[in-house]
Amino acid sequence: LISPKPLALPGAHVVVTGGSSGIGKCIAIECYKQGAFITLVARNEDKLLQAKKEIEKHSINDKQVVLCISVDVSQDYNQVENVIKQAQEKLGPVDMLVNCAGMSVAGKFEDLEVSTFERLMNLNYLGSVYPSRAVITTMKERRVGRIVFVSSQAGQLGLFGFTAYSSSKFALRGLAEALQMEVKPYNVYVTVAYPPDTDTPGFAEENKTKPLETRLISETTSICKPEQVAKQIVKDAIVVTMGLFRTIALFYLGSFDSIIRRCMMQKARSETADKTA
Ligand SMILES: NC(=O)C1=CN([C@@H]2O[C@H](COP(=O)(O)OP(=O)(O)OC[C@H]3O[C@@H](n4cnc5c(N)ncnc54)[C@H](OP(=O)(O)O)[C@@H]3O)[C@@H](O)[C@H]2O)C=CC1
Ligand SMILES: CCCCCCCCCCCCCCCC(=O)[C@@H](N)CO
Repeated sequence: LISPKPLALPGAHVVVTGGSSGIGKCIAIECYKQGAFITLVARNEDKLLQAKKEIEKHSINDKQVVLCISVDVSQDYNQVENVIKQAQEKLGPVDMLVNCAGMSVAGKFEDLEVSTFERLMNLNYLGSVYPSRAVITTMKERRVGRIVFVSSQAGQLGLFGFTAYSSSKFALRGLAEALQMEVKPYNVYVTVAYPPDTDTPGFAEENKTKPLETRLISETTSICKPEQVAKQIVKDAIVVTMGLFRTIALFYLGSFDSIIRRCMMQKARSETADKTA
């Protein structure tokens, strides 16, 4: 229930998937401005290099590095694991992972291809599972780490036109909450961001196929700037606080956390007993 010590970004290694565009790029800039070393992960190498140049304009010392690695985070776990290994060899263990690679395709349920459901689940959900799975062991061992999942307002509310997208973003919440319960005793903290519509290349792409109903719903709220959204996401990841729905679940989570601590202590005791036997 106690908030952790804020993560110190100066000198920290931050990996941002989807860091070559939109919200992810702005998250990378925000962390770089605060002294972090950055690994950008995305597919297109030209876009990665462009983003690297743009981020480097914001350096605050001459030691800072922006590393780019091209990989599809949605395809194969071993590829993603290798990329994380490469990043760790160059810039040290990952202090913070931001899972921002993702996309949206809007359309009525019967108009969406079945393959779109597969693609969005692979990218938005599994594309966040793989990098997280690749960093978690080291984070637990070091007792240091932050993992950020970028969901969406459409990851809290199922909305017209978002049957494929919303479900893939809802999945992140389940993943994040279950994972948080596992890793809290190791001082690793998991946050989920639920951004509204944000002015990015991805949003422009989404608008090309948006049904009228989805557009009208979207127009009831204003469009955010990616810099502003990124700032909030980074702040929430560094200074972990509790949202309203978590406060309601406080009692339950508190008692579950004590079960987990008890198991951890029991395991430690039986290991010492084994050693001394
Ligand atoms: N913009 C918005 O309105 C909102 C966006 N979000 C979420 O925020 C995240 C970022 O969105 P936004 O900034 O708009 O997106 P952009 O389309 O602008 O950027 C997406 C980034 O993800 C990378 N990416 C896409 N597919 C893959 C893949 N298979 N493997 C690795 N990298 C990949 C892209 O690079 P490349 O194509 O080269 O691989 C790019 O760097 C997404 O998860 C989105 O769902 C949430 C709420 C609102
Ligand atoms: C408690 C929850 C608050 C709910 C507020 C209701 C807002 C309704 C309008 C939301 C418009 C759709 C957002 C999708 C953003 C997105 O992820 C895509 N643009 C990605 O490209």
